[in-house]
Amino acid sequence: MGKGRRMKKQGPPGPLDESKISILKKRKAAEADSAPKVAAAKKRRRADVEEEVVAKKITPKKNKVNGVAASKVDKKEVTGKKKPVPMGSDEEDLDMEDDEFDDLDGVSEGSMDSDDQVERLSDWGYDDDEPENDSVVDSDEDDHPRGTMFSDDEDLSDAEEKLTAANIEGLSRKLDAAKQAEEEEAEQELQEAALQTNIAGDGPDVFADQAQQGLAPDLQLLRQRITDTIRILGDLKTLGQAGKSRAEYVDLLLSDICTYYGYTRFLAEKLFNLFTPMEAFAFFEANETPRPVVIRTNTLRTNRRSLAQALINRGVVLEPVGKWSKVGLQVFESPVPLGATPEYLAGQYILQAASSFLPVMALAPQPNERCLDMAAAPGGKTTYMSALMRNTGTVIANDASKPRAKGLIGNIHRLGCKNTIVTNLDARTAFPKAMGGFDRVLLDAPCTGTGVISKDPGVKTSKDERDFLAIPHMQRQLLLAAIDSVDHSSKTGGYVVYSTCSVTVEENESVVQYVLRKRPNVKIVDTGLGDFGSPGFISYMGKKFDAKMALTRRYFPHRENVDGFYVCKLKKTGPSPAAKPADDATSARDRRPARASSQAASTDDEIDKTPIVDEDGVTVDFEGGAFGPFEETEDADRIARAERNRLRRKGLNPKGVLNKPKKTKGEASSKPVEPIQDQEIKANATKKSSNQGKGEKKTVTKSDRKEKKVKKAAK
Ligand SMILES: C[S@@+](CC[C@H](N)C(=O)[O-])C[C@H]1O[C@@H](n2cnc3c(N)ncnc32)[C@H](O)[C@@H]1O
Repeated sequence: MGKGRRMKKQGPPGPLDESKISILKKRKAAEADSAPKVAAAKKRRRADVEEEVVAKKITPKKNKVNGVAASKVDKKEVTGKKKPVPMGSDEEDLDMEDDEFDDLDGVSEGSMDSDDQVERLSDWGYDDDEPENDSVVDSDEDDHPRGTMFSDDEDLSDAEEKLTAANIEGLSRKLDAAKQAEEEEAEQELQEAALQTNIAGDGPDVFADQAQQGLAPDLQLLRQRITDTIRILGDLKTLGQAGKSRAEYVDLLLSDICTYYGYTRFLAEKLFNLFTPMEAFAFFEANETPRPVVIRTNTLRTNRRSLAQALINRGVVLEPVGKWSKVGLQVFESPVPLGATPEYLAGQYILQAASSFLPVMALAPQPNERCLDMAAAPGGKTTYMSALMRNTGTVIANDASKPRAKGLIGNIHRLGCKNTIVTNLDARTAFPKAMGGFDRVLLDAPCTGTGVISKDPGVKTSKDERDFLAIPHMQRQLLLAAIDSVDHSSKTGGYVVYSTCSVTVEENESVVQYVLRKRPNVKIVDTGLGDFGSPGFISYMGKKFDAKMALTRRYFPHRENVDGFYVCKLKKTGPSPAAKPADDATSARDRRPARASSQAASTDDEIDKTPIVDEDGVTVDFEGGAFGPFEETEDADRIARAERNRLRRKGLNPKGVLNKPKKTKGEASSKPVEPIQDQEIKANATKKSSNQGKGEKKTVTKSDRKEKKVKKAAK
């Protein structure tokens, strides 16, 4: 079985509408025949007879076979003239060769009329005069329907037509390449199916293959055995060998996955457990190919239509990222480095992974609000927030890493965000102490990066059990601080969005579940991202989560063809109570917004005494309950426990190991993991951390290394 087309079909955002492209290709051919007529046609609502004839000639494709055949015909009609040049950028690896974003299985089956042929630009949502934030609202407020994103009434000038035609050529090449790849894949699937038929009825002896394998694995055989084992696991009764258990097959499959894709056993198992074996295979496969290159239009400087035209003029082949975004453009080919075009330098766009748009769309910051981006560098999301707020209100963009904060400042300047202030604080302890009372807070948390393995394959081997203890620990701290920094009585907001570019449950649902327990004054609300993505887990490996966890969204490379991502939106329903003076490091108090703080006469005045009620309106009694600041000891105990279990699993005696002079048991529990900040720096220095991977290229600077040395010396 090759990379399953079924998996590939699972819903990439905004697939190309093949029928429209084919029609445009046909139309281009028709244009060649009747150029004068076309040149005369300036309005897009043309319905002249000739066009209708062209439209009728083009029968919409009903199935793949037809699609492929038609594509071949099209290829003859529109021959690619320019050789695609690989793109380059200073922000992102822009290797486009194995772009998977062009799954065209969602071909329109409806018949196309002539209007369809001339509405290309408006179908692309190029009518961006309407500000994007008109369509970004809080989804738990029922009376805010999302605005119309795409205009039907647009003129298409000759110049635009030419530009579009040039772009269409590129898109056609892309389409044809995709078709060819699909054909090859189908062929491979057929061959594999034939192989499987030969052995059907009596499952393949995958264990015998294993014995035969020498030191250097034959990758072809290995892949075959992976697919065989997956098939056997799908019908163990019929295909399984006598005396072999499911566990043995899973064990073999995991070893093969580790060898074939290069993961540590620990991580392979963690990721494998998220899916069925078949889907896990699709996930591992998707991690081997880059996601599509996407740029976000900076609406503070331009609109998507103008930007698209400017880039098409430079020979860039692009297309809107999907109907879910009004500002994203997917780039297929570019003869120029996307990080060095005049438009880029003028701040008209930023290279940003599609999934990176989602947390900001869920946050839906409104003009004139006061928002916090807790972990902001390099600023893809901050600058989007600023744009949605139309440069009004205030965005506090914080990052604990100084070198990264510098990059953040660079992006803020380039994109012309004037409502943004950069701070360089450890958000776990600085907020809400330094500043609080925000209308909205985004916590795009540092994470292990298991969602961006295609960008950072180092994750496959660099993340171990300790990371999956330390990083969620930090995420819990950060999320509590985020909640405590929000003004629950904000007239327009009171929201926190938590996101990671990781797909593990420990960093996502488990973190949210933890804060729900610690902060009964928040509830999960709908992200407003619609059906795009999959619901969060409500249970996992025997662990039950809040039923509303299904409102959180998960994104996977193999399902949506975006980086793996998690988005959760929380609404603060009541104030966080005042912290005891000693707790001020992680103060659990709603601080009044700075604009009102001068009026706060005393600390006591700052404490909001409004009773906290649950969903049924019943006052929640926190006496002796879990409510309060982050409990370092409790979390340390949890980590120490996990560490002991880890050692036991390795066959080591935790007492012996943890009682060694250099690392006493006491130390293990009070300081169970490397300080997070150090981990961040380590991650930066080794280039293996994933948390920065979402669209912006990571660089290890001299000052990174210097900072690391200073930290070490301080330790
Ligand atoms: C996933 S990245 C943020 C990406 C950013 N939101 C964007 O879209 O461009 C996580 C960031 O968290 C920062 N970070 C790590 N620990 C932190 C802490 N304790 N307080 C604040 N920021 C922290 C890292 O320096 C890193 O830049």
